[in-house]
Amino acid sequence: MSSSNLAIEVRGLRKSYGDLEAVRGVDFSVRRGEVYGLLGPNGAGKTSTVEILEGYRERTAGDVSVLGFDPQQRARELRARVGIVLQSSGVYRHVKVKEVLEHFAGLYADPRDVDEVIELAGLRGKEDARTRTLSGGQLRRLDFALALVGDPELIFLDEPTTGFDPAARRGAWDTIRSLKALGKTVLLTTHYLDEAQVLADRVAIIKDGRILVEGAPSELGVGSGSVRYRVAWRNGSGLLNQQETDDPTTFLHELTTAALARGERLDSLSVSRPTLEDVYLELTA
Ligand SMILES: Nc1ncnc2c1ncn2[C@@H]1O[C@H](COP(=O)(O)OP(=O)(O)OP(=O)(O)O)[C@@H](O)[C@H]1O
Repeated sequence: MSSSNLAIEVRGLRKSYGDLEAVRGVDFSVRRGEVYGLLGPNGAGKTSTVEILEGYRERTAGDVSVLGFDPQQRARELRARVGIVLQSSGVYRHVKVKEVLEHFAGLYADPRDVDEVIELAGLRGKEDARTRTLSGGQLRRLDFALALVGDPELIFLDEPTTGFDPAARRGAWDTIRSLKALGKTVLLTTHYLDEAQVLADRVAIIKDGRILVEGAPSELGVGSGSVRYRVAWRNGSGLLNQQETDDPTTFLHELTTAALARGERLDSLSVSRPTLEDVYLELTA
């Protein structure tokens, strides 16, 4: 794949804080238009990696390219093409939602229409609310809106739905899907595996500063032998049984042949592929 198809390229990235090596040789690429998820337990090195890509931290070693720029140089042009949703901003408490957005839109040469941003971020009806009256989830939407107002090509979302109620999470998911539909590239960190499973085209699972596995959420672990299919069924007396197998075809054949020979029906028979959560828990245990 040629570099111009890549929004982000990371090769051999390392970050040390004194004696602590937080990022230990990380390689990954994010294609333009892709939603890419970084997953991993607390302290895995996600924020260190993302903040190096955002230009907020200096790397110890390795090569990093963001939209063709080295983020460490903090080029103005790069900053104008990137949107960042930090874990929490909490600023501008006394002004109205639309005023904040109009103010920020004025800082860009070619901003996105403020009404459109309000719609995208799910803030319709809150345009005239003072930001101090917004709930935690609504403030987070404002963070989203602020990241979108410059119409960036690449958006960094660091735990975008932490603290959201279930409806607000679905709203944020819709926003992220809309960004993808607009052709934007999104780098997402999250602790919610269902979120990564539904939103991300590809994910990387990081632990102790290294990428353990990378791929499409539905493909991760399948065929690697590490996580297996789960077959569940109720036997003749109604007892629920579960069995893990890496060869569901043979297993189901044997299971159903034996049941038929006994004249038994297997109720609630199901075969499930490993979820991203199964793979994650297995790899990061
Ligand atoms: N500024 C810093 N100075 C010293 N150590 C740091 C600094 N920032 C991070 N670390 C350490 O580096 C390691 C990786 O931290 P990082 O914040 O990158 O992890 P993370 O994967 O984002 O974790 P979380 O999911 O908790 O946000 C941790 O052990 C952390 O304590």
